Amino acid sequence: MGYQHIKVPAEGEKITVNADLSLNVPDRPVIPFIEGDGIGVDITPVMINVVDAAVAKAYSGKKKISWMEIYTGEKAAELYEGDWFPAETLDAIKDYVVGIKGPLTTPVGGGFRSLNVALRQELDLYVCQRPVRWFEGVPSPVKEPGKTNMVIFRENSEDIYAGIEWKAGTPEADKVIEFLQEEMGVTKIRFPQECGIGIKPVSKEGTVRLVRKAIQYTIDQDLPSLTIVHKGNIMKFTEGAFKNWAYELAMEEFGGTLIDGGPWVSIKNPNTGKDIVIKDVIADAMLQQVLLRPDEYSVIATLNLNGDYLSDALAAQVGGIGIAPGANLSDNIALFEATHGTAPKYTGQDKVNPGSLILSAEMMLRHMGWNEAADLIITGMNGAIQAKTVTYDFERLMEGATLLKCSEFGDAIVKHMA
Ligand SMILES: NC(=O)C1=CN([C@@H]2O[C@H](COP(=O)(O)OP(=O)(O)OC[C@H]3O[C@@H](n4cnc5c(N)ncnc54)[C@H](OP(=O)(O)O)[C@@H]3O)[C@@H](O)[C@H]2O)C=CC1
Ligand SMILES: O=C(O)CCC(=O)C(=O)O
Ligand SMILES: [Mg+2]
Repeated sequence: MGYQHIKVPAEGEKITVNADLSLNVPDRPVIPFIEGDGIGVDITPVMINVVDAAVAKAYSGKKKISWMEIYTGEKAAELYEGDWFPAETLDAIKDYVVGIKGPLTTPVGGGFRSLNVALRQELDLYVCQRPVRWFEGVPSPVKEPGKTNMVIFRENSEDIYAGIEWKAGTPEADKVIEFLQEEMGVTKIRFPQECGIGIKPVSKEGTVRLVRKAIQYTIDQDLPSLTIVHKGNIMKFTEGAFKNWAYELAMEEFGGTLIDGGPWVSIKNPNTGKDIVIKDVIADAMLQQVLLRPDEYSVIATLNLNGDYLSDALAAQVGGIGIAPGANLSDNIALFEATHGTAPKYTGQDKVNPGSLILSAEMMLRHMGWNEAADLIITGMNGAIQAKTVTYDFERLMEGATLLKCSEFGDAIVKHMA
């Protein structure tokens, strides 16, 4: 396929997806990447260096990634004459099926809508998978950070996060308010004049496909529990329905049985015969539970906005969003990205922690079946942290640490891959 600005590498082949959704990964796969806005310019080249070093070391030159830059955000707007979200970027991700992206800026309270969310919506990347684990030696505000080991499955396509909303005082907002009051009998809009309105869609289909992935992951990784996190006491037909549909799925598709009359459900892991508990916790209570009793939680399935909040809160428990990775997944496309944003005040300073994007790439390597290279990244990360050679975010909380730049931390990871 001919692209306008994307340069396809001279060497390399596409990763393809089989009918059973497994991947065919050639030894020289082409991987598209978006550098990202803000600190993307700092962390993305470091991620590429670390991944290349891990792959070279693991496979002695037999395997190698051909990186292909694609564009969204500020760099796209420059290159494509004001187009922040070029169609050929979506085409490339669909075509090459595995990619990685840096963070993209979203203006607050006006301007364009999130490009990150737009990518998830356009590609129907309905799972946002964010593992939260502690690396020994990382400074943390909690006493026993090693007890936090969870994987968030955040619904990535629905909820208030989809951005269906109208600005206060516009004819559109007034029309929706009028419809609600006159045709739906709504009397509870406290101040209907100059009132912004947002819509929160949560469907059975959207819930079931996300929760199915989360339960399957719990089974495959032989984990003890899955917790449905929701605010269903207040938002009964969206968050409450999410909880009910999740339990129904566990009963109907995974042979669940009620524990003590319900609502908790027990399912058998077909691979190990062990019991898996499916439970639910209301979202506000969950924020204190994960802090006070983290070892009681392993996999979390939740809606889009809850998952956003929980991701950053849990990341802080294990040392901050400098090492919080993630993946956006559909059934056949995977786009990896860090949990954090563009941290604009640090742009171009070679200062921030590249760990989140490097660990996102580590998830990508496992997704490709390149586990040996992924393992080397974990070894290197552990080594660099234990040697106390770290970026500012860890250094400011560690005693006796050596402050490294973003790129130097990447070099330290490579050095410790032995
Ligand atoms: N997926 C994406 O692309 C996302 C994009 N965004 C967008 O990013 C922009 C900025 O958002 P903002 O709310 O400032 O959140 P950010 O996540 O960008 O940054 C908040 C703070 O987190 C810390 N931080 C973030 N990244 C790193 C890192 N790599 N290493 C060390 N510390 C880090 C810094 O803390 P400190 O000040 O303590 O050093 C930083 O000031 C917004 O436009 C937002 O919409 C936000 C989240 C996700
Ligand atoms: O898209 C954005 O700007 C923010 C997204 C975000 O915070 C997230 O997905 O975790
Ligand atoms: Mg977020």
